[in-house]
Amino acid sequence: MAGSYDLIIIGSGTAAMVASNRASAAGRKVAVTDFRPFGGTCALRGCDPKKMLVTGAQVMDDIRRMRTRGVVAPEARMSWPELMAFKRTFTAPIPEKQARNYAGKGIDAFHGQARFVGRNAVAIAGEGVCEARHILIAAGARPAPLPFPGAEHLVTNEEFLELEELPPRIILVGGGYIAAEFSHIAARAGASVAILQRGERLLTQFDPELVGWLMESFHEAGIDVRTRRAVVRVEKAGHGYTVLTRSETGAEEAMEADLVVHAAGRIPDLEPLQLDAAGVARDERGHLRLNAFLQSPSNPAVYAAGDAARTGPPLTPVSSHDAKVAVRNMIEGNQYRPDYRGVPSVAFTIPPIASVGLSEAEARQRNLRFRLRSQRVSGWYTARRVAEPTYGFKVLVDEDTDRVLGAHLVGPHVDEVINIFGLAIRHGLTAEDLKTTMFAYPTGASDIGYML
Ligand SMILES: Cc1cc2nc3c(=O)[nH]c(=O)nc-3n(C[C@H](O)[C@H](O)[C@H](O)COP(=O)(O)OP(=O)(O)OC[C@H]3O[C@@H](n4cnc5c(N)ncnc54)[C@H](O)[C@@H]3O)c2cc1C
Ligand SMILES: NC(=O)c1ccc[n+]([C@@H]2O[C@H](COP(=O)([O-])OP(=O)(O)OC[C@H]3O[C@@H](n4cnc5c(N)ncnc54)[C@H](O)[C@@H]3O)[C@@H](O)[C@H]2O)c1
Repeated sequence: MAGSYDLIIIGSGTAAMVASNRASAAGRKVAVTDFRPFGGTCALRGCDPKKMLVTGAQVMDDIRRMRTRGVVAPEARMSWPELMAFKRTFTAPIPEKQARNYAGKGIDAFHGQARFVGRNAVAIAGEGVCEARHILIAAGARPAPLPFPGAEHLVTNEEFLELEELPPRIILVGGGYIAAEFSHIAARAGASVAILQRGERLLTQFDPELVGWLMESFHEAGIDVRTRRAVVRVEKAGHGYTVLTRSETGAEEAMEADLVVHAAGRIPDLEPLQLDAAGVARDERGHLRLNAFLQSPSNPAVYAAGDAARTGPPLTPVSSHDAKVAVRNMIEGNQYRPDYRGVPSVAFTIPPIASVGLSEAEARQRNLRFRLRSQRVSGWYTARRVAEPTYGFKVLVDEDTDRVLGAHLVGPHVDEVINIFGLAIRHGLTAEDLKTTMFAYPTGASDIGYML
């Protein structure tokens, strides 16, 4: 028997860290467990290492755009091993730092895979069985299974972000965030990159018109984007792989690559948990069935947060928000519901694309009365001073209340500017509030008044 707790948390990512800190600060006896190094996806295998690689890629693109505009850098190239070493300066210390954080707060931290063995009991591999009044499922997500033969040859985000050398020819299967971001990094680092997207366009989470404008930067970077393209199978061929693809018309084409990357979606990582042993029910999609308080109705001892819960978009700030909500409900009784209004999202391409609030299609579906301003503004100073032609926006404002309903941006600095629109949406600010705010000039935010 490994112990008896107020709260056992399965996972050690963002949701787990926030939940464990909050519960322990409230005087609860807490345990966490993870079969991987402590830190979770965002810090070790996702957002943070990825964005450090984007830093290098951004500099390469800055140099390209500023050549003949005052920057002379004939030898500029990216050293992948050095960039990875830079990334590890951040990622390597994290597991130990987290272990110290847990120890310092009296939280028991185990290294082992967890599975339910009862309604209030979890077996941790190598440790034994723990019992708890509450159990939080913060187990995150894993790459979705792929339907074609040879899928086992694909590497995941985790392996891509640990590559010691960048192979010369890379194919990304899928067309969402990971394909968009990794393709921009790899292309700037010198690889020849192709994206195979089953759907009709990339980045379906973002405004179609703005994604259209962004596609120019994919082409500029030499990324070969194939849409409406299914993978038939992947075979090993010498040191590399042959990827057989089929277009909608049925035309087949074989493509060669040294590395094939899974970028085709992630699903909650629930299988190993053996939820049946705890009576925790799932819905028809296989996701956890949860009530409005992030609690399992079939086993009220169990709550969930973040990518594993999948009640909001699978993003880091959502994992953190869910964890706060779930822990408050455990401690104070079910009173708090997650509030996903105004969650901004960014794909860190070069330049980035960002979105918050309602899309144009959603606003039309809801029959809202809104005014829409949309423009490609390559000629605005913000774009011209960094020689970046991709810059544009689409902003929706409610006609009756003047409140901002949605904002969609592509171009320089939009990864920061989107947060101001997020603030407006979450706290009900009006277009007039934003227009009468003085933003430092010249910054990306100083364009906001002209977008409304
Ligand atoms: C490549 C990539 C880039 C991303 N970039 C961004 C970004 O820029 N911005 C953003 O907002 N979001 C980004 N995301 C999404 C973000 O990383 C996730 O939404 C977030 O990390 C989820 O946090 P979590 O705590 O819910 O789960 P995780 O951080 O995934 O933590 C779950 C942990 O549980 C452990 N675990 C699973 N099952 C068990 C078990 N049975 N027993 C014990 N432990 C278990 C796992 O090992 C894992 O460490 C990115 C994701 C990826 C893959
Ligand atoms: N910047 C960020 O916030 C960020 C970055 C990376 C990942 N993430 C999170 O991680 C999750 C996973 O990212 P992702 O890019 O893997 O998923 P995604 O859901 O963003 O995109 C997956 C895409 O792959 C396509 N697809 C699915 N199966 C396919 C197949 N067999 N062949 C070709 N295409 C196929 C889908 O049509 C979809 O467009 C995202 O939902 C996101 O929330 C966020």
